[in-house]
Formats: sequence, C-alpha cells, structure tokens
Amino acid sequence: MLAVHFGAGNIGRGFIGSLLYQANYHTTFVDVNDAVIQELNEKQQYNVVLASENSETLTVKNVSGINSITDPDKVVEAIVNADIITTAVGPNILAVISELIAKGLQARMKSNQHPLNIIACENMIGGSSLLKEKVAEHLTEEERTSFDAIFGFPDAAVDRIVPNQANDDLLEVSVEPYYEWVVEETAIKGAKPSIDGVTYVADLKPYIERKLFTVNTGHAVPAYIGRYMGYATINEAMNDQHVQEIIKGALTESGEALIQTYQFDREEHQTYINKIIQRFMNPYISDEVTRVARGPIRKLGPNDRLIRPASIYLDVTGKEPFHLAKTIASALEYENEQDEEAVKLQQMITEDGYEKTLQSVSELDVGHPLIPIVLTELEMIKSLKK
Ligand SMILES: NC(=O)C1=CN([C@@H]2O[C@H](COP(=O)(O)OP(=O)(O)OC[C@H]3O[C@@H](n4cnc5c(N)ncnc54)[C@H](O)[C@@H]3O)[C@@H](O)[C@H]2O)C=CC1
Ligand SMILES: O=P(O)(O)OC[C@H]1O[C@](O)(CO)[C@@H](O)[C@@H]1O
Repeated sequence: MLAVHFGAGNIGRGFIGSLLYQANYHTTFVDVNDAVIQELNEKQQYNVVLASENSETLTVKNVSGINSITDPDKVVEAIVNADIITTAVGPNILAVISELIAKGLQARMKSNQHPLNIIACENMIGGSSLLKEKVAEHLTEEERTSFDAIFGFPDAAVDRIVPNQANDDLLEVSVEPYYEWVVEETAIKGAKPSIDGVTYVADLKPYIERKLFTVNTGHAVPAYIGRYMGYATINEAMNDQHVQEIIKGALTESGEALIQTYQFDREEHQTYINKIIQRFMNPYISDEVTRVARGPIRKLGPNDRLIRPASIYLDVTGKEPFHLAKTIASALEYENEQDEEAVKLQQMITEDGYEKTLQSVSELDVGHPLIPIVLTELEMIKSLKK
C-alpha cells in the first residue's frame, strides 16, 4: 500500500506518518524542505518519541521523500500509484499544492481509474473540501465531473500536540501520547482506508468544531495571553493563575456554544475540557508560545477558534464572552517579527486602529456586539502586563 503525504513536518512525521506506517503503508513524503527529504531518503526511517515518563519510541520505517520543487514529475508519478493522499502543510499552503495534486490526478486518470481519497489533516473546518475546490481550479469542466466519481476529499479533524523539534536528529519527532484522527466517511470514494486510529463518522462538523473550539481555542489562551504577559513557553504560561482562570472561562464559553449547538452531554464535555487542560500542562513537552500563536490573522478569522465560538456564545446565551474576548484582545496585541501575519496585523493596527482591523480580519459586521466587548478587554488586559 502506498501513501503520498504532503508536508513532512511535525504532524506529517509525528502523527500521520506514524499511523500510516502502523497500517502497513509505504509513505512518500512530499516537501519543499530539501534537508528533510534527503535525510528521509538516506535513512528511510525515523523515530517518534512519546513525550511521557517512559519516552516510548516507535521507529517509523518504509518512508521516502520527494522534493516537490526540484522533482515535481516524481510527485505526479507517486500520485498515479498512490492508495491514499494526505496533507499536513498548513491551511494557507493547500492552494499552493493544489496544482501539483491536480496534475497527479490528471495523469492518474489516464493510467487507471481506481478510486482515491485525498485527506487534508489541517487545523481548519473543511480542509479537504477547500483542497478539492483549489484542485478543481486547475481542471476542465469535463475533468471535474469525471474526477468527482472516483476522487474523494473527505474532511478530517486531527488532534495531537507536536511541538517544534529541537533534536540533533533532523527526523526524530517528539509527540504527546494522545491522538485523535476523525474522517468524514460519507465522502470516501471506493473502499474505506483501513488505518488503526482513524475514526470514521457520517457527519464531521460536531467533531471538528468540538476539537477546534476546545483544543485550539484553549491553546490560544496560554499562547496569546502568555505572550502578552512575557512567557516563552506554554508550560510557563499554564502555571500562571491568571492564564488558568482565563482558559477555564474561555472553555466554559466555547463549551456552552458547543453544547447548545450540538447538544453534547454537559458532564462529558467538562471531562473533555479537563483532559485538554491537563494535556497543555504535560511537563515532557516544551512548546513555544510563538508556535501555538503563529498566524494570528488566520486565527482571528470568522470561522476559526476565537471569533466563531465567541459569536455563537453571544447568540445562544445573550451574555458577553469576556474570556474569549480577552484572548481575542491579546491576539490583536500579538507581536513577533518572525511571523509574517503578526507583522501584517500590527501594520494594520498602526494604520487603521484596533476596531477597523478587528472588523477586517474577523469579517464582523460594523456594529457587531463582539467588537465593543473586545475593545473593552483591550483595556482590561493591560493589568496583566508585567
Ligand atoms: N503541530 C501540531 O500540534 C498540530 C498541527 N496541526 C496542523 O497540521 C498542519 C501542519 O502543522 P505542523 O506539522 O505543525 O507544521 P510544520 O511547519 O511542522 O509542517 C509543515 C510542513 O509543510 C511543508 N511545506 C510547506 N510548503 C509546502 C509545499 N508547498 N509543499 C509541500 N510541503 C510544504 C513544510 O516544509 C513543513 O515541513 C497545520 O495545518 C496544523 O494546523 C494539527 C494538529 C496538531
Ligand atoms: O496549527 P495551528 O492552527 O497554527 O495552531 C496551533 C495549534 O495546533 C495544535 O498544535 C494542535 O491542534 C495546538 O497545539 C495548537 O492549538
């Protein structure tokens, strides 16, 4: 069985690659990072180390790599022969890889008509659907119709904290023990890929929203508030009492939004929240606040982890989501010269002010009630600054 995986980064190697190996796939990683690709081809294996007391290690074998910049034809050939395609490149890169995927699918269509599923494993709602749309932009009308019959783009939710790596071994990756990979069964074409650790569900929406608006919303608190308070790592931030209060409040607000939208069991949801807070406090993981905070413009988007749960909470309870609003305010204050979106966000604020910038990145209507709540919190969080 052959898998082609775009993005040999933290989630690619540390999560998707490791489950594919255990399901007996040979995984060909496609990436633009030549050093990683060369190392994959040389070593043909790498270690995944669990961030826990015993540091249990899995050696992932049957792997190779292709540099998509220098060898696009090899990527096309790999797609022709693939049994599954997965991605973990980041939401903004899906459009970038879509042309090469389209070329691969066009070549495949000429050589065989076996069904194939392409699963985007990104922190976003509708990742595979977006990739499908972007791939379609490179196809003719006729190709779109015939491709629809055999190429599936099931949406997915992936959950495993994999921090940036600082190992001597370029390929080794340290991951938290917990993981969850949920895939939309109804969009699968042909036989369902049999991968231990994948949960197939008919309707992904409740799963992806529960994950994004709990794990990612929660993580955004120590990231943005922590950075604002001067902390460098998630662990340091999580040990601060203010951060703990804000994360509990924010997850109660997003929890209420989720419970009222999807009728989740209140007690089970609280257990889910508590477990996630414990995961953020894992002493064996050192995660920089800047990794979790990366891409603040995307994270302040209308359907992402902060604005959407805050808006739903306002709608369903009529109450102010002030813990989420504090986190949104600290995201607006996020500064990092290494992060293109952070630099752009600060430029927008300098030129247009907070209110207009928030409206623009979050696509909130003028006069949306969340805006004054966030503006008030921008003042309130000043007391947190050390
Ligand atoms: N790290 C984590 O804990 C989690 C990350 N995710 C999601 O997984 C995705 C990947 O995140 P990470 O692995 O953390 O990021 P990462 O930065 O470690 O990996 C991304 C990889 O994509 C590669 N890449 C960039 N442009 C490319 C292109 N044009 N073609 C092929 N490869 C390209 C990069 O070189 C890099 O190796 C993101 O959508 C993220 O939200 C989801 C759950 C957990
Ligand atoms: O990968 P993104 O969307 O940039 O955000 C980082 C988030 O992803 C995770 O790594 C896992 O979902 C969280 O640790 C964090 O909330």
